[in-house]
Amino acid sequence: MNKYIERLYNSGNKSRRKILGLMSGTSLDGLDIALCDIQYHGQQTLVRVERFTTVEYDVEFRLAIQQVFARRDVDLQEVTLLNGWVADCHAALINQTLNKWQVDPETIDCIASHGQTIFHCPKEQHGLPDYGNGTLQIGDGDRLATATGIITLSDFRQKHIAAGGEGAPLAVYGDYLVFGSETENRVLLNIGGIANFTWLPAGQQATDVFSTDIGPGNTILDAFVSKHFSHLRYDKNGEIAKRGTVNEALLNELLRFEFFDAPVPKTTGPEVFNLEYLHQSRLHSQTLTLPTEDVVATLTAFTAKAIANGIVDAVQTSMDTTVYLSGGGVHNPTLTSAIQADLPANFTLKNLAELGIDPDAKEALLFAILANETLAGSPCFKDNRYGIPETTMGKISLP
Ligand SMILES: Nc1ncnc2c1ncn2[C@@H]1O[C@H](COP(=O)(O)OP(=O)(O)OP(=O)(O)O)[C@@H](O)[C@H]1O
Ligand SMILES: CC(=O)N[C@H]1[C@@H]2OC[C@@H](O2)[C@@H](O)[C@@H]1O[C@H](C)C(=O)O
Repeated sequence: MNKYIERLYNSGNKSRRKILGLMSGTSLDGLDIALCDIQYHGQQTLVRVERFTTVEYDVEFRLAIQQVFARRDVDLQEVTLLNGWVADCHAALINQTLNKWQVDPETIDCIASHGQTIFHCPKEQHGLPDYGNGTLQIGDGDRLATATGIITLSDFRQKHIAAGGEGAPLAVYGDYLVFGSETENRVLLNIGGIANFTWLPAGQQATDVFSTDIGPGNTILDAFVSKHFSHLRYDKNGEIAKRGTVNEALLNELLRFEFFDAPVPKTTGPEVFNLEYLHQSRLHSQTLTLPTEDVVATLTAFTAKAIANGIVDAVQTSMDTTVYLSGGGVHNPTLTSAIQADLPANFTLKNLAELGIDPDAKEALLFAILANETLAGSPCFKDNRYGIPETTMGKISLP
């Protein structure tokens, strides 16, 4: 038997695995690397993030991805080359990190790699009758496996689409297994480039659980701030927004978009929420001359309102509910205070750290959990009201 097939088989049979979860999100800020110790599978799953880091991308990496990111007019040769190059870069970052942590690659059962989304187009968005849902993540799994010597699971979103989903959000699969509670109604809110949440009503009825994108997180804010404040990539600690004044006309225009009224679950990305979206909204609200600080304040208020409205409209509960916050947005107090203020009194905002998980590590942990289910688990979400595909995900690459 091929020694890696044997290793895979043994990994699947063990009650405890070490999985290296990787996430590179829509913010293009860096590669999140989480070394996870995962015991059992399914609803018995117990996780511990043993080590976590975000290795910041250098300017060269970010610029290379930006050439093709969320764009329809790309050079196909560039996409083809980036598919392998991104994996090579990620492999180098993994090898450096394991070396720094003094972790022997032999002790790791597998890598679970999200790759880099470069385009996401659910059917609702592209509207082409002959095509279904589409999404593209680059960072080839074979290159990662070969360069690290570790079995690699990658390209998780294609199987979700094959099984009837939009390829996102996948958060529900991890949130349901790890963060559900018998007694507390929970919303797991992640604010990265795009914001999404999972609804976990107390008692863990798999039929009632769902996960959906809401709209922007930081994506428009980041793009606007880096364009107008050349030394910044984002509004650090929400300081610019705090100095500005929210413009109600622009805020209302930004919120007037059919995506916000569409039923859940739904997905979106920077293909829709980008500087052009902001420009059109400013044009229609006659706010093209607004001072930059007021635009940042208004974008922050927009993100907060879209998140609060998105949760309240979809969850429809008057019961006490705790919203556990993760993702980079957790570091922006202007944004988090606005979300709390926009939510009704029965919703309380808390940091995911209160459940023992680093809020920045959550998405990398998610991919480790998905890989764990593929190796050892079985699909859940039978008869789910929101049509969550009952499937496991990830392509397997041997070194
Ligand atoms: N100190 C801070 N102050 C304000 N914003 C911050 C701070 N730190 C991080 N952020 C925001 O968080 C973003 C990164 O978030 P995160 O890493 O969760 O996104 P992502 O995983 O790339 O996105 P997604 O989950 O949508 O794919 C940054 O681009 C920035 O907007
Ligand atoms: C296509 C894609 O990469 N989507 C990401 C993105 O970032 C946040 C949001 O949009 C979410 O739908 C998804 O990632 C998380 C990890 C998910 O699938 O749950």
